[in-house]
Amino acid sequence: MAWLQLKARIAPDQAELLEELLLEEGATAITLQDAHDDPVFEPERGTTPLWNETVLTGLYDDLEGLEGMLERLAAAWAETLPGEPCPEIEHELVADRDWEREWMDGFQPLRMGERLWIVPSWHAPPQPEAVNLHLDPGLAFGTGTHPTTALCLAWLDALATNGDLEAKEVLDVGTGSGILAIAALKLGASHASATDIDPQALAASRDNAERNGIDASRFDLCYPEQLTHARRFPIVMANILAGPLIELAPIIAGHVAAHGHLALSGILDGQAQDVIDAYTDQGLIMDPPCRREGWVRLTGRRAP
Ligand SMILES: C[S@@+](CC[C@H](N)C(=O)[O-])C[C@H]1O[C@@H](n2cnc3c(N)ncnc32)[C@H](O)[C@@H]1O
Repeated sequence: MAWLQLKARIAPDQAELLEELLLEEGATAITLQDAHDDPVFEPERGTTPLWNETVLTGLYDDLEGLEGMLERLAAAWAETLPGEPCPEIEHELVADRDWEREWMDGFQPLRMGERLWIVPSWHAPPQPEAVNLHLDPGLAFGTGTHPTTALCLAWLDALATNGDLEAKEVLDVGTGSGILAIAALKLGASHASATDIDPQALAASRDNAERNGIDASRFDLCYPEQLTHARRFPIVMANILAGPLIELAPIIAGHVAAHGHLALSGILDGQAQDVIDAYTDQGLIMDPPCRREGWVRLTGRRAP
């Protein structure tokens, strides 16, 4: 089966209107993408990420009605936003594809550090004797392909190699798919506590823990407000954006036990110093940043 695809480049604040109009014309699916793969992660500290131009795509199973559809779209646009030029709408016929299969093909096993592999749940591990983390991110963030996650996985692998993870309790703030907490458990940690504000992340983490044979008694998942502030952990990691990391510095730093290790990720290069300052103020001794593809991982320790 073929599909009629309509596509427009549009300012993000006009995308919602065009999306509505395309849906009114019977679109079966709508996709919004960053036109330049260049998101502005925090326009101001703590605000929602955005991008500068959106590519909006609508798919239709009716291949015949193109001309009438374009006329109606232009008329509805002019009526809603008089004087604002209607965006140019391109069209093409696209062959049917197995969209889910395409995404799965793009997520291949990844080696992280010395011993750890991230293996999509539908793949056989390339090195069965390695520490293999079987992962299906579902709708949650965290496949290991993003530099912010990869930086934390490399840190965990190095801690394990140095014997600093063995039989330790870890805390993972903003667990997403559970990837960091589960990696820590597979690399030798005794117990992981993980928090997320997103219920889908908590569900995906629970599924991934089961998939990896992690006994429920070794893995606690909860919303951040359910974690007792007074709990201390020898290993704490948080891969969330710089804004929340700074805002939550008293809480996150407060969870690091004496002699404990901390890793912070999700920080852009230019934001590193503000985050270092926030955690130094909380009594942590911070290391120089570790950088990858414009992202920074910060590590530190609490003095005895
Ligand atoms: C960038 S993802 C990281 C996922 C995973 N830990 C990784 O390293 O790939 C950030 C996660 O933090 C969660 N998050 C954002 N703000 C949070 C907060 N204040 N407390 C806990 N989780 C938060 C988001 O829902 C998201 O799942």
